[in-house]
Amino acid sequence: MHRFLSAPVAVCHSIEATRLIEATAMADLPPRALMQRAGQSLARFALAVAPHARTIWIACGPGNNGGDGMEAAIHLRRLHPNVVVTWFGDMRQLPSEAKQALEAAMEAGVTFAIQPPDSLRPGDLCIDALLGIGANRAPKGKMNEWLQLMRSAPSDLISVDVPSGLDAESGVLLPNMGFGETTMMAGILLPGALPDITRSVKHPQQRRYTLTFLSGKPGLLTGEGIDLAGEIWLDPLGAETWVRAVQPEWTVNRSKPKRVVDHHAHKGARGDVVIVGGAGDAQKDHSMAGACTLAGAAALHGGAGRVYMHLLDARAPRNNPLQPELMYRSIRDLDLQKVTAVCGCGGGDAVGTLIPDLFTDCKQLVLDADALNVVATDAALRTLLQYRAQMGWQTVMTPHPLEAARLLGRKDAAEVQANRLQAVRELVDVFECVVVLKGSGTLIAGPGMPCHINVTGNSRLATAGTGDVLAGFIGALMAQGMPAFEAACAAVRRHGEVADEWPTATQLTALDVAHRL
Ligand SMILES: NC(=O)C1=CN([C@@H]2O[C@H](COP(=O)(O)OP(=O)(O)OC[C@H]3O[C@@H](n4cnc5c(N)ncnc54)[C@H](OP(=O)(O)O)[C@@H]3O)[C@@H](O)[C@H]2O)[C@@H](O)CC1
Ligand SMILES: Nc1ncnc2c1ncn2[C@@H]1O[C@H](COP(=O)(O)OP(=O)(O)O)[C@@H](O)[C@H]1O
Ligand SMILES: [K+]
Repeated sequence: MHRFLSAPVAVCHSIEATRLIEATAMADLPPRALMQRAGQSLARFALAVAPHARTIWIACGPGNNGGDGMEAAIHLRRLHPNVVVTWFGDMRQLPSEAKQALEAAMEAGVTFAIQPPDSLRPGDLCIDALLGIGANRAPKGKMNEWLQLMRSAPSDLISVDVPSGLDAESGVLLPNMGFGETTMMAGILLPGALPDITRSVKHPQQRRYTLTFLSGKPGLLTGEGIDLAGEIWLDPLGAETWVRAVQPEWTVNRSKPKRVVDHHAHKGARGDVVIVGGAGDAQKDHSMAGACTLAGAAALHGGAGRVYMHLLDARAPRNNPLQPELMYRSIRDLDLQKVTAVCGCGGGDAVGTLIPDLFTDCKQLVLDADALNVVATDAALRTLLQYRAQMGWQTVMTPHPLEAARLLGRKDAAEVQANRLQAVRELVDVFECVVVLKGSGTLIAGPGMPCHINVTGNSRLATAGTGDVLAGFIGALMAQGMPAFEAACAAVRRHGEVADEWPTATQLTALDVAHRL
């Protein structure tokens, strides 16, 4: 057992792959052995996490996840005076291994309560063994009440395998089905699906852990999974050989920026970046030039030798005393073959007029914000992107979920969030370039590349302009010679890391992020 994200290499398997690993491991082991190992591991983990708990409440569900909880109860009962087990299930419908675990628990004298413990205090422990990777709809009724109680209690919480009700593949909480009990999987929203309106608020004193078995699960690392999972531990249950035999689909992003370090390097050798955007509307007295300044500052602090600014807003000053290193120049006066262009930051519709030239002339391109919105509405640009791919020119797109929805022709951001992993792959297929799908658990994918999940960063990045900073940073790394996919991965990781390192009591602004890259 180890802390999942502390391992030198951390990978995630799809749920289908995990099922395959489970089946092949079980075929080689005596019946119930894997579940017994899971129970033992869980009991050990529980005592390590909450050694002074007065009460340990294990809530067991109707499938094998509940079986893990019962196996753990058998051990914990021997070692702890107050273990309360509640069980939500039907003996006749229990899978055979979970049934054996239930019978063994009864034989061992585990007592089953009808209700959860009366009071849950700080230091006590709740164990959520209600649903695992077999969850196919939102928990309702009593099961939902128990979950809300556990998630809002001041006590510590261990989710067994995955937090119950979370789609372990996509990282979304499974929605309530409005009409009847239609099943759904892998975040595919079926007609009639209602959002879960009963999300509980985490108690500030609660420490959350997930002890996951056999394989890393992508849904723990993106979307709503990160908050629900807490600190993730992985126990392969002795099935490492079978785990290694199955190809993982996702790799935890560990990439680091590579910058020019030669002693004799001059500014021309460190790469040129041009930031294109910053539209204005004189009639409305609007200007988005600041978005370009942020991207430009990020490109400078990200190591680019020279950073040019092509501002669309004719009224915006061509000088910024806060960042005097930025040079204001039209793209017409630059050799676009030799610069990396970061296009779209605060670009408005006006950026559309420059895009065709940038697409045909510029070998290294980062598309953000309004540049993405232009691409979403113009099929000819899609063809140009495919042409770029054939030429071996490098393009990175950095959509947030709403921009991704526009690019994919989806109704809204929620449709993308419902299955971020699928969305990012689809974007790569359609646009044949590197795609960074931003948000909690940013995803990075590219043609023929292993998909990466980023685990740095936090909601302090949810402030205007941090996306511009990321785009400028990616451009700077590409300008310094990193291939597009590596540059995107490295920039996303470091950008998030800045937010993780920032002192908790101080507000983080986008410019702060740029200055610390
Ligand atoms: N086998 C082994 O040796 C090992 C197994 N392992 C463990 O097994 C877990 C997977 O087990 P699993 O496949 O039984 O799935 P799990 O999530 O426990 O239950 C699904 C059941 O719940 C039901 N159901 C679904 N949603 C529901 C809802 N909202 N509300 C109410 N009911 C709902 C659904 O039935 P349905 O009602 O849809 O017919 C189904 O019967 C895995 O996560 C890991 O913990 C590991 O220890 C390794 C060793
Ligand atoms: N909760 C969060 N956890 C991690 N990263 C986040 C979170 N919220 C936002 N971010 C990051 O902050 C950046 C916001 O980008 P974006 O939405 O384009 O903002 P803007 O357009 O204002 O620059 C992205 O890199 C995104 O991944
Ligand atoms: K669980």
